[in-house]
Amino acid sequence: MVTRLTDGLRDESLASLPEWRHEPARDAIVRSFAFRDFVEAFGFMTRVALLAEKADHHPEWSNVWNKVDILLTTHDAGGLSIRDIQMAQAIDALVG
Ligand SMILES: C[C@H](O)[C@H](O)[C@H]1CNC2=NC(N)=NC(=O)C2=N1
Repeated sequence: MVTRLTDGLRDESLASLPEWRHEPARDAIVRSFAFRDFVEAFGFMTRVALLAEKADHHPEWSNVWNKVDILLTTHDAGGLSIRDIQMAQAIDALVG
C-alpha cells in the first residue's frame, strides 16, 4: 500500500521538479506541455501511456490540439505519493 507524502517530503520532491506545481485542492501535481502540433502532442501522450501502463500508475490529463495538461495524484493513497514524483520525473525525461 502506497502512502501519501508528508508536506515536507512533497516540498522537497517538488524542488527537483520545477515545472510542476502542487494543486492543494486535489493534493496533486500538475504540468502543462505545448508541442508544435497535434501529432507531436499525441506522440508524447502515447509515450506517457506506455510509461503509465508499465508503472501501473495513470495520469489524469486533457489534450487540446498541441497542448497536454497532466495531473498526477495517487487514487489508492487519496493524494500525492512517491509514485507521482517518479512518474513526473519519467515524463520530464521524455521531453528532455
Ligand atoms: C488496480 C490498479 O493497480 C490500481 O487501481 C492502480 C492503477 N493506476 C493508478 N493510477 C493512479 N494515478 N493512482 C492509482 O492509485 C492507481 N492505481
